[in-house]
Amino acid sequence: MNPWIDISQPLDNRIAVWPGDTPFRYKVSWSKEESGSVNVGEITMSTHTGTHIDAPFHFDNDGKKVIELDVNLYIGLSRVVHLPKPSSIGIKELSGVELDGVTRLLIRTDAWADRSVFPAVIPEIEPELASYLAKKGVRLLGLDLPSVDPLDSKELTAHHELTRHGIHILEGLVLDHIDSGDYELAALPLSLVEADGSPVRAVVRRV
Ligand SMILES: N[C@@H](CC(=O)c1ccccc1NC=O)C(=O)O
Ligand SMILES: [Zn+2]
Ligand SMILES: [Zn+2]
Repeated sequence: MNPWIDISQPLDNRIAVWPGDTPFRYKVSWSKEESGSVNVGEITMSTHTGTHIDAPFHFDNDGKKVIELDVNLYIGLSRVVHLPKPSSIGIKELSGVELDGVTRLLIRTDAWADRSVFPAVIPEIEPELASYLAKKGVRLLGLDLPSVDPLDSKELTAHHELTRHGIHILEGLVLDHIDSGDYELAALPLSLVEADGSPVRAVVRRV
């Protein structure tokens, strides 16, 4: 049996966050010395830090929250496609890629090279890709990028189009060492009742 490979960003106090967003912090708020028995930690973070999923509520006040998302989307067969440093990702870029029967598509771009700093520009997902992928049966799109829209976008067109076509979003993957091919994926969100997004521990294993 092939081993599981971690494709998540490690969460520590140095992780790059969206400009102006809450810094990640972990601290022991009640130490073993203080409590007499245990270390108890406390985490402060944005729901969009590191490897995470977006719930539609992130960009739509009437959209689903994390707890309402179907867990089956985030576990199962996936296809990794390596498109090195594209300027954008559209139907043309994926035209040579077999996608029939692919439910979960992970795109490796290598475009966020230094993950210790937030990128200045990223390849964008062309909104037309949403209907193309939906017709192929894709329900989850994952990327090694912090967003599926340009970083300065206020409209978040790709987020909206993907959601309108039933495609869920997984961002901030680490795919540097993952070759194109088929994998089993697990990237479950936490059962956050009110949330617009959730960190995930994402892992793949070759099938
Ligand atoms: N859409 C991005 C996040 C995002 O837009 C964002 C995250 C944190 C703080 C501000 C953000 N956007 C707009 O200013 C994402 O899905 O992760
Ligand atoms: Zn996000
Ligand atoms: Zn997003």
